[in-house]
Amino acid sequence: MPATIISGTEIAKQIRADVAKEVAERVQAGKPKPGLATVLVGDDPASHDYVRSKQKACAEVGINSFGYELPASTSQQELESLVKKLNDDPQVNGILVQLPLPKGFDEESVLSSIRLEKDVDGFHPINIGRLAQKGREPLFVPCTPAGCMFMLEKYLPKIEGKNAVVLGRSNIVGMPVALLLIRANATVTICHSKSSDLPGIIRQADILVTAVGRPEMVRGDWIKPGAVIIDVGINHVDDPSRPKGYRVVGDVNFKEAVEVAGAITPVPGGVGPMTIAMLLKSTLTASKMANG
Ligand SMILES: Nc1nc2c(c(=O)[nH]1)N[C@@H](CN(C=O)c1ccc(C(=O)N[C@@H](CCC(=O)O)C(=O)O)cc1)CN2
Ligand SMILES: [Mg+2]
Repeated sequence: MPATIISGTEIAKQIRADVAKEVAERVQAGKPKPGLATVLVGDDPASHDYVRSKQKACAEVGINSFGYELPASTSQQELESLVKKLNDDPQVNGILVQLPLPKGFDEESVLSSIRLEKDVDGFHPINIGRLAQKGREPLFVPCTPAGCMFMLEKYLPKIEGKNAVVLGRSNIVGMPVALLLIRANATVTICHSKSSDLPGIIRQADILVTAVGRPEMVRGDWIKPGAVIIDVGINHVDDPSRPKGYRVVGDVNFKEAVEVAGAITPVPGGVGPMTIAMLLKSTLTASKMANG
């Protein structure tokens, strides 16, 4: 039987509706609208698209967004001064610095300059550090990993005791998702492009999260029958038959995997929409922390 398709688009729609309802109720009760500042440096077209999508999503749920676009020639000091100004602005509950920053910026220093209570992206070193420590709680969790867990928990209520394999070790996805799986009491293996015998490791996975950025790398015969697959990869593959000249595929060969897995997220329409939904949820949380 083919796998259940876990639709991020549908789950995200429900989260967005819940956020919109809660924002409307709070405004009705006299609370201020939540506010998100988006900071975009340089002219990377994909980053511009993502920030535009975030601003549109904010507008749809009643969150104010304040957009800041800076040229790639901006200095580190200018960027951090902007963040500090936003830290002190009571209308801004969340600050999002779109990543990656252009070459030459000290990303860690910029992320460290965000006030912890406004770090809705969850990338502040203290939030990440708390995520990695038993008994400590981060104020916010990075949006893509949070979205992965939300989808996983919806499909698989008991993660405890399962073998989870994370393919990829990036700061944005692989590492934090592995930490979240450990917190959910899974037995976690992190592997990556340099690991030997990837198929052998992945065949042990009851839960597989892929975030390696290699189009359709994971083949159907690498997958344990019945496994739950969360595919974070967003890869563009040349395809002259498509209007844009390319199609978007994940890190997993979907056609093959769908015949073996128990459940799988599609690409597009899986983890991507969840990233933005979780950002809206975190911005609402930040507003509640600031305004009661
Ligand atoms: N500050 C941050 N920077 C980045 C993050 C992040 O969470 N915070 N994540 C990614 C980019 N990203 C959001 O910023 C993002 C990526 C993809 C999608 C999405 O919905 N993708 C679609 C497919 C898009 C396509 O056709 O190319 C999907 O998966 O359906 C949303 C947000 C890096 N930077
Ligand atoms: Mg993503």
